[in-house]
Amino acid sequence: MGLRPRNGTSWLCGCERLSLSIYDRPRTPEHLVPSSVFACPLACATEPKTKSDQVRSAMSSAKKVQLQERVRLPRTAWKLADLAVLFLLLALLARRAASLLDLRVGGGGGMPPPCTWCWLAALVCEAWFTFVWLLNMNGKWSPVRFDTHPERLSERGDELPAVDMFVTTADPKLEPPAVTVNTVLSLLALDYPAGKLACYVSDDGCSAVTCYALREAAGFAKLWVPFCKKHMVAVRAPFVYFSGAPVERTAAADAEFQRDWTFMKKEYEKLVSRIENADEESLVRRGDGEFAEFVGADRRNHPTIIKVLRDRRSKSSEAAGDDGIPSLVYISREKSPRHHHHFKAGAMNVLTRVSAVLTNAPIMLNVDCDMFANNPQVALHAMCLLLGFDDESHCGFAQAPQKFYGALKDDPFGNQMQVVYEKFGFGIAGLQGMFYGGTGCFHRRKVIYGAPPDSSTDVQLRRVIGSPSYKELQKKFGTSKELIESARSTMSGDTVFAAATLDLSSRIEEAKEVSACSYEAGTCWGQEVGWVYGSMTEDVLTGQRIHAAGWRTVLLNPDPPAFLGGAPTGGPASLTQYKRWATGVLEIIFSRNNPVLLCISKHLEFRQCLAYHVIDVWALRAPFEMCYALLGPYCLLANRSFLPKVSEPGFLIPVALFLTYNVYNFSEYMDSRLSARAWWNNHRMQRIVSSSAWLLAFLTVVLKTLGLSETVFEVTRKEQQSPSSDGDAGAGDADPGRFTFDASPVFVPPTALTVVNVVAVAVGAWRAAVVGAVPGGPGVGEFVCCGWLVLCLWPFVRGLVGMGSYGIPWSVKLKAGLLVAAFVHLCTRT
Ligand SMILES: O=c1ccn([C@@H]2O[C@H](COP(=O)(O)OP(=O)(O)O[C@H]3O[C@H](CO)[C@@H](O)[C@H](O)[C@H]3O)[C@@H](O)[C@H]2O)c(=O)[nH]1
Ligand SMILES: [Mn+2]
Repeated sequence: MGLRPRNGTSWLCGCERLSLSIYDRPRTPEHLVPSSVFACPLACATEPKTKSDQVRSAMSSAKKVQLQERVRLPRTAWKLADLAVLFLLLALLARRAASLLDLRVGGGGGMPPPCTWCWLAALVCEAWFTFVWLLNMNGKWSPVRFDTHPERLSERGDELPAVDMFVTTADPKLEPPAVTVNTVLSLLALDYPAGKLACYVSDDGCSAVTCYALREAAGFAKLWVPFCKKHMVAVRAPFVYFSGAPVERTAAADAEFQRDWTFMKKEYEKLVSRIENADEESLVRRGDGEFAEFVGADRRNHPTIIKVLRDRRSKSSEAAGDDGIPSLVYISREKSPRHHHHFKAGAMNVLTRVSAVLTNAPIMLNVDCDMFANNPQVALHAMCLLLGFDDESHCGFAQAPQKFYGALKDDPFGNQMQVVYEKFGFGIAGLQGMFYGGTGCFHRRKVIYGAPPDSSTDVQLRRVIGSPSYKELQKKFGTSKELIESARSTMSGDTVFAAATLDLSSRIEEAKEVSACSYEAGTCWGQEVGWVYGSMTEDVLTGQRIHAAGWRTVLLNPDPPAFLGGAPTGGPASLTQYKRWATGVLEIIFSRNNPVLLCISKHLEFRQCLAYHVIDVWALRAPFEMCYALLGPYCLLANRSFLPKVSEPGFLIPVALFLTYNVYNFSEYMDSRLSARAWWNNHRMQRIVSSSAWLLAFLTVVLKTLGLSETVFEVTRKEQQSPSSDGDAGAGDADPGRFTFDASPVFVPPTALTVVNVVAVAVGAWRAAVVGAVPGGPGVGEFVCCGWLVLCLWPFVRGLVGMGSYGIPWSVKLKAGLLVAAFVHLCTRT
């Protein structure tokens, strides 16, 4: 693929309006001065250079201004606390092991032996908890932050690389097209030279409505993008922007701005109503045949549909002058029941190939359909990281943390993950680097193609052998000539300023060829090339492969946050998502891409490998945590004990551990400026998720490994939440933070666990009152365990008596009841 002759001006459109600190300023009319007075970070002033000059200047980075800084974050006090908890865990283990040995030799000083197998089970579980604690400690031990300085990009005089932006959507019902449209608009309006951006939307739902919505959005973008750039709009997803009043956004009434604002708001409302009123049937039957390809298309069985909704390269758009709006392409890849489509990973691979034959940008950004760009300068911040290291191997990709808009107050479903990112995210950023999170990530195309970093020995070896032959490339990338050519230039780093010579529409046939569902057969796609198949969490797996190739990666954390997405609310949606994640990561553990193997045989660093285990073992934690959670009720029902008595000196160890651990966790929430309520919600959700989603994920993967079932990607429902964070998202819901239920099997184990604990506390209390304490019987420890668990499972206690979606369905109660009966029978049999 050749390079387009540069015409200099077309890549600079709109960027003269960029200014970095503008969002912090009060929006008074004097701040709406012609923006050219602000320094442009995009090197607009530099004269166009020859191609080789540009390549050289982008590649050589010696003695250049620093675009990024890696800042170590001190955490001495936390490290001491880490060690304190570890010490207590080890003391608990030692004490337990000692008393078990004691029991064996002589019955522990005349006392009747407590339940030996309970103590043994407890020992195994506690050993596991210690292991998990060590994994976490490793992950959080040495955090770093990356500061980015996009205002310095202009000083460097480098050309910015082109970026292909990918959006995936899979179901117009669960993911309303208006949501996708907002995401796309926020991307089209990024502060970046429009000629270097192209947006590709993959629609696994094969929906004419989605296609229509995007076509309408492309039209709307012609108004929206200039408006955003003219008035330096801070958040460029229209639904967020128009949720506030214009007066709040300008300190003084600026007549022109007011006029523009009102006009744009009207236009946006019209757009939304067109999208919401569009229906599949009438669209496909339209006389002009624009959506004829969707006639009779079954989402599981249809040929590829590609529509170029906006083409910057077409003759007509060139003639019309540069309007600063990037290209937009709609793709619904071919599906057939005979070929596995590999869910999101499959969609990402098709996007990668289609964009390779169309625009072949060296950088690729991918976001989920509900994740809009919240910071219009995000691409510039990302470039600080991608171009800012002397050795590019330090930044294989730049991942922004998943943050949420319209998030419910105090995180009732424990899925906003703020503390996880602040503690663990920054922590792994200090190891080999941030995990790939599936959305909000800037990738290098060549890294996705499986290229190792330049410094690694593989490359030196390749240099000796010479560049790969056409045959080798064909084996890797498939038979498309265009794709092989573009991949060759990508791998050799030649496409810093990639641009196709022809307009996009003239390459549709090539694009269709590479999106066929049989294209990948016999190639490396889904293995060594592209997004990796074989796990529901294709993101973790793909990121792991990149780390295993020897790349380091960075955390992209600008202020304001780079992207915002939606977090599921309600019991069923949250637990389904947790179950999918836990299933996916366990699939990785059981596969040949297991991090331990990659650590031994490839370049995955040891501590990074341990860090991957923090999430990879989610589902494996379930059986241990369930066992431990059942020990308390077992002892109360069977009149046994698994913890030391108050009178014994060993009693202080679990007490100190319980207190220290909870104070530690609580302080983490305080440190992240969250509420006590948020801490409690997350604490209890941890118990709920572990006994429901993780446990079912564990069983699912066991069944899959035995060949008895398949794992399926269940798409999360997205609602257009109100962007205010006052906790009343999901209007219409009486109490959106309250736990809801459905008949799904995930609710059976926690329901049973709740009932078992309530019954155990009742039986234990009754026995203590009537019979009094018996030696070897339960003590304070067992009661506290059960009581605490009942508090954690309180949403289920309420669910037992709740009505409608707030109540646990009878089918679930019945199944849980059978489990409880079996357990009680087991406990009281002896
Ligand atoms: O067959 C499919 C299934 C899903 N998707 C898309 O994948 C994205 C993520 O799906 P979602 O239901 O929103 O899942 P989440 O759990 O919210 O996603 C998180 O977890 C996933 C891995 O489980 C990652 O892929 C995502 O990037 C990450 O945001 C969405 O854009 C979907 O449209 C497809 O394109 N095709
Ligand atoms: Mn999502």
